[in-house]
Amino acid sequence: MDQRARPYRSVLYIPGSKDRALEKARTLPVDAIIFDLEDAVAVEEKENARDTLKVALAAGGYGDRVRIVRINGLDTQWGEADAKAAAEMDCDAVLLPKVESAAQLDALAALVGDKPLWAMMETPRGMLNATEIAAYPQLKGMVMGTNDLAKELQTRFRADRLPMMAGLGLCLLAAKAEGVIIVDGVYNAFKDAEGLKVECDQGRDMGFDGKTLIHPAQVDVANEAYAPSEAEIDLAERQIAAFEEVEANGQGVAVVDGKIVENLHVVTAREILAKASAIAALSS
Ligand SMILES: CC(C)(COP(=O)(O)OP(=O)(O)OC[C@H]1O[C@@H](n2cnc3c(N)ncnc32)[C@H](O)[C@@H]1OP(=O)(O)O)[C@@H](O)C(=O)NCCC(=O)NCCSC(=O)C[C@H](O)C(=O)O
Ligand SMILES: [Mg+2]
Repeated sequence: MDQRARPYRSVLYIPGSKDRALEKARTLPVDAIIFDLEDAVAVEEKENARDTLKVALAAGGYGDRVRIVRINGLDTQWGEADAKAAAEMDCDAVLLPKVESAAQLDALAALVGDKPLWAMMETPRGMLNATEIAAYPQLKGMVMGTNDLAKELQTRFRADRLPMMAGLGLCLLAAKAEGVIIVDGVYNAFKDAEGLKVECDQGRDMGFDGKTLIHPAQVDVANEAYAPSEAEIDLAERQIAAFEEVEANGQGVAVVDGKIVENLHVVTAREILAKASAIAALSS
């Protein structure tokens, strides 16, 4: 499947140390899983988590879900061993935390070979260097780390995420310029479905491909917010039909619901339909 069309609506973190969660994820309707060896795993469990995760991935059962392993930073005592272990795991990508430069991705690539790389974007320097990080040839995806970013920026929590906007925007621009996937940060209050929905809608409006999640209760909200709605699908179909009709008559502009439709709108309309088909293919 084309990387841009593949759904990343819901990307669930699972602590690599928790057998029950590793098992449960095989049944959850998520588009991707981040198997975490970093912040979700206590220091005393770091070594065991590596082995637990290796066994779980080898056992399989994760179906179409994209399997991403988040290792500890290469400047920590676990990072290098994590990277070497991840290189041998049955996973689709390796995710490096707190990426601030292409040189850090070089160091990771030297340990994991040609496995696709993903980058956590979660420090001010990372935001400022988002362009070179997104352009790294082996990089396939970026994940916003909004908890670490809030810590580094010393911001206060706001429902509108105003203090985050500069960083989110820089990473979005870089990801879109290079055609890599970019998913939004987590919503910590995992029992607050309404707040999650507001943040998912905001992220979707901004252009994120999906939302990282920390609990199964968040999955349905993200899947719905990041899927094309019935209204969007209907409009896309009508835009394509109207444009094809005027084009056949040698014209370049159609009007649908009182708004112009040009070639560029048709490109977006086709992307919406492709995303809807890709989601339908996953669920069938
Ligand atoms: C937040 C939690 C600690 C809550 O756990 P728990 O109290 O066990 O929740 P529940 O009892 O409600 O769980 C119900 C069932 O769901 C399973 N479960 C829970 N969480 C997950 C999960 N993430 N994936 C799969 N399955 C999960 C439980 O096992 C229960 O199953 P069952 O026995 O069948 O009923 C916990 O949810 C948790 O640890 N979440 C992950 C936290 C995490 O990953 N944190 C790190 C990522 S966030 C981050 O670091 C982002 C970034 O770096 C940044 O800076 O922002
Ligand atoms: Mg983080």
